Amino acid sequence: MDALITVLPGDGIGPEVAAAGQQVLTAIAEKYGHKFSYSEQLIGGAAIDAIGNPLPPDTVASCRESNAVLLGAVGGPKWSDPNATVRPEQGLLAIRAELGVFANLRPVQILPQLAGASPIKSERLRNVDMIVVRELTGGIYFGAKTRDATSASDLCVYERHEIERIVRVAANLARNRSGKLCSVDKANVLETSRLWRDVTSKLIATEFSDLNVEHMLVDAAAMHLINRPSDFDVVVTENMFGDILTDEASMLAGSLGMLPSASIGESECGLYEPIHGSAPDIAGQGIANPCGTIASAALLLRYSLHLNEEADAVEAAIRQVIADGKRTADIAVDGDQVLSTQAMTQAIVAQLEQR
Ligand SMILES: NC(=O)C1=CN([C@@H]2O[C@H](COP(=O)(O)OP(=O)(O)OC[C@H]3O[C@@H](n4cnc5c(N)ncnc54)[C@H](O)[C@@H]3O)[C@@H](O)[C@H]2O)C=CC1
Ligand SMILES: CC(C)CC(=O)C(=O)O
Ligand SMILES: [Mg+2]
Repeated sequence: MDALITVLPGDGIGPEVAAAGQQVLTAIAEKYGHKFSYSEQLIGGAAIDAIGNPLPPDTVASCRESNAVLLGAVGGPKWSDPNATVRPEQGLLAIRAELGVFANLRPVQILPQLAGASPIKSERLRNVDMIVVRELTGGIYFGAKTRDATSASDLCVYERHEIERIVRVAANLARNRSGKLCSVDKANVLETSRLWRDVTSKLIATEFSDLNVEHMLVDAAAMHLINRPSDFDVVVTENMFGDILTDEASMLAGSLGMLPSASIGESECGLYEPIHGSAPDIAGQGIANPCGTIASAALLLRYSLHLNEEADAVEAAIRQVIADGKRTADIAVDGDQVLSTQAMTQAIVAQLEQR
């Protein structure tokens, strides 16, 4: 098939991991006879430096014309002055809103060979396989903000329809998995969470009464995720809770660098990015773990291009390379040979070519 993919490298390690994802997509195109074209565009701090806007109109136009978007990460200390009027992260939030990708799917799977890289006891990691469905275009990240010298506020708003559509995505996923859904909120304190719980309960009762649904408060969820992670299957939650809980959940997998995400909505054009940020502490050293981005490229193949065999091949190649003992620094334990971002990517490409 022919596909146009917009690549948004962004900042810090963003360009390093986005290049890895693109390299794997190119290897897939060659192997399976597809024609993928790429349009590389500015976002985040790089776009602020170039034109003073974290989401240039050309970037939006390119994304809109594309079949899918692959993003690295944005942000960094250069643009993090609390008094800055324009910030890289605004570009990321804006492209999510522009594309209407309200559902951020964050699968958390554990490769058994990486159990030693996790700070959690290995026996607790057995049978962990969950997917967090994070609402992505509403809530406190998008609410009105104010600040003066002595006070500041961030408004958290959720509309009934925003809750219904994200819970519907999660419930449909749960139906095709174990039938278990956990909705995470803070309904003991927040009105938005009380609406969330009410809307969720009614939707489940009317459309998904076959599912086994549990409501959990976010503070307890943060604890249970570590204590009994294998009890979770599909988790649905609002924007900020999903952001925080998935960074926590990445420690089950051994590293923040391992987890991918797919952001989807009404249009076919999804946005695919690792769950991590721009990692300024390791940027430019060639040591970032590309697996989360490469696994995001697999999700791009599956959800936006409907190339399931190709997506499975990428995921299998990642698993095989890890099984062969290849590690980037973040997932290496004593005695492991440590590969650079580029060498790890090359190993995954070589694995794909052999299959
Ligand atoms: N989607 C995005 O573009 C996101 C951007 N950010 C931005 O990134 C910047 C840095 O934020 P941090 O809080 O430091 O979070 P971060 O996710 O960039 O890094 C947290 C820690 O994880 C490590 N890490 C992250 N990705 C890794 C990888 N692929 N391989 C190996 N190690 C990895 C980093 O080295 C760091 O020690 C901030 O400006 C923040 O706003 C943060 C999260 C998401
Ligand atoms: C940088 C933020 C806008 C969001 C974030 O941390 C994320 O989406 O993981
Ligand atoms: Mg985050």
